[in-house]
Amino acid sequence: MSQKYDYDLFVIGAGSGGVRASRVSAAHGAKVAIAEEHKVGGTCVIRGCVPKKLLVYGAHFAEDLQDARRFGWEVPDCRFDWPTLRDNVLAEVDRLEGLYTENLERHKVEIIKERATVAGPHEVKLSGGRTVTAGKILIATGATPVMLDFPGAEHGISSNEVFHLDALPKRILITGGGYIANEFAGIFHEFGSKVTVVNRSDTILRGYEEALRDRLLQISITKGIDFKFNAAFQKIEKGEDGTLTAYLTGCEPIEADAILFAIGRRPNTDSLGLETAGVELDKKGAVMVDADNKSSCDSIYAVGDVTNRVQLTPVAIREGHAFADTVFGNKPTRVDYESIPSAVFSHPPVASVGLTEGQARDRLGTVKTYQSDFRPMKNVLAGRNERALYKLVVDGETEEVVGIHMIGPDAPEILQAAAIAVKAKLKKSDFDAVVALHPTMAEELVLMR
Ligand SMILES: Cc1cc2nc3c(=O)[nH]c(=O)nc-3n(C[C@H](O)[C@H](O)[C@H](O)COP(=O)(O)OP(=O)(O)OC[C@H]3O[C@@H](n4cnc5c(N)ncnc54)[C@H](O)[C@@H]3O)c2cc1C
Ligand SMILES: NC(=O)c1ccc[n+]([C@@H]2O[C@H](COP(=O)([O-])OP(=O)(O)OC[C@H]3O[C@@H](n4cnc5c(N)ncnc54)[C@H](O)[C@@H]3O)[C@@H](O)[C@H]2O)c1
Repeated sequence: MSQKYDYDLFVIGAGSGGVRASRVSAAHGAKVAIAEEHKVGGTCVIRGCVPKKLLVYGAHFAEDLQDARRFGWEVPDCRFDWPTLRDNVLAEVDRLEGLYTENLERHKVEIIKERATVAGPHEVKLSGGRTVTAGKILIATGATPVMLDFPGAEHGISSNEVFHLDALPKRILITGGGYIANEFAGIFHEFGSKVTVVNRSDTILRGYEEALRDRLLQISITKGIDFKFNAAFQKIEKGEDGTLTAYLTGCEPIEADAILFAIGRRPNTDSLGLETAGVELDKKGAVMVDADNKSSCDSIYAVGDVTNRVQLTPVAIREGHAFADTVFGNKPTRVDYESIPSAVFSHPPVASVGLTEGQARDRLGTVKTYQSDFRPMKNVLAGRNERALYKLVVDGETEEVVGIHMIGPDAPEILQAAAIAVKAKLKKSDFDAVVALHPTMAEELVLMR
């Protein structure tokens, strides 16, 4: 494209957003380089969605093996071996890193395995010492775990380290009440660790439908996960045998072998040199962008977690793709942020799309809700006293289904398909018109009256 710069596009960060943006921009004919300071693939592939989901699968065997006996299988006493799962998961992550690398190379994207910082509107400085120029720079540096600051906080780990633990902690204390806290509480509990979740408020999974949050909490407590609410850290002490003792407001000290902080992720913009190009950041350090992902500097764009819009992989990917199509493909494209489905891979999982009942009541004239509270057939035979809950939120005037909220086995798998109906603005009568597929759990979606 242009001869004026070393590259048409320089992408900083080879995660979900950066990889998609560079690959599609290159396919549109741009000369592209991408810098990565850690591993190609970014958070999702290396230390997020993918290894997390593999641990969720691994964890679920605990219940499956137990339930199998009720289904006639003679299951010997089983022992879980953390190093085996950990190493298999890490090997799979390495394989995926290789695939991502090959994919970029196939699209003629130059991969630079160095830290990169902005040195001006068209200049990027590499940690190896080189400075290169580009017509456009894309910031796709993602986010980093927030850590707390109090005496002994350095003994805590984040989700970055949790995939690499030498040994399975017998007791783990998890701080936070969001996605990561609830997912890892489920994972470690199933592996046999004693799990305590410490939350500064009395609410878990803020933003999700209240009925689902209550159900997850009740099931988690019944399983044996301990919750300490309205508790804040004062200090952590490390004993000679490695035991960590957490001192918290409002409860007795808690001993643990590992303490995981899962209290949110902040945009990765520290020391990124963005001030050299006049790129404006918001109060949380996120790059402020317009609907076309452009920052306050005309030649610098940003996508994904670093913009702190919706911290989910499919959103970062869409933003990266829209950027590439708009800037290099002559095909202006914007991401539609309405009705983005999301899931928490807890035990059991939670999945949701559209408005909660509360949000609908704030925004719409009248609201109708439909609920199915049932014990999945498999749980009944297994003697597992765990109920699923599905809820439809419907606009009382138009009859449109504006929200679907589910907790129960395979809820994320079912919700992905159901989200199409919400996106397509289908009405409750459209759900009613569909004949049930029996016997399934998903049939409850078309049987609510
Ligand atoms: C434990 C965990 C589980 C998650 N599970 C899910 C899930 O189930 N579903 C889901 O949708 N989302 C999940 N997420 C969120 C998801 O991982 C992120 O939303 C997504 O990865 C964001 O993509 P990104 O491209 O913005 O950034 P990232 O994927 O974080 O990529 C940014 C990359 O930039 C690199 N980098 C940063 N600064 C520089 C620099 N100066 N120079 C060079 N390289 C740099 C980083 O090393 C990183 O590789 C999870 C996150 C975590 C932490
Ligand atoms: N299944 C998924 O899609 C998935 C899974 C994991 C992570 N993620 C993404 O990664 C992001 C980060 O996950 P997360 O679980 O760390 O964040 P989160 O935003 O989901 O939850 C943060 C929790 O920490 C609490 N908190 C915040 N500041 C605190 C403080 N100073 N002291 C004590 N508690 C505090 C909050 O009240 C909240 O309960 C998520 O927002 C999500 O977008 C997605």
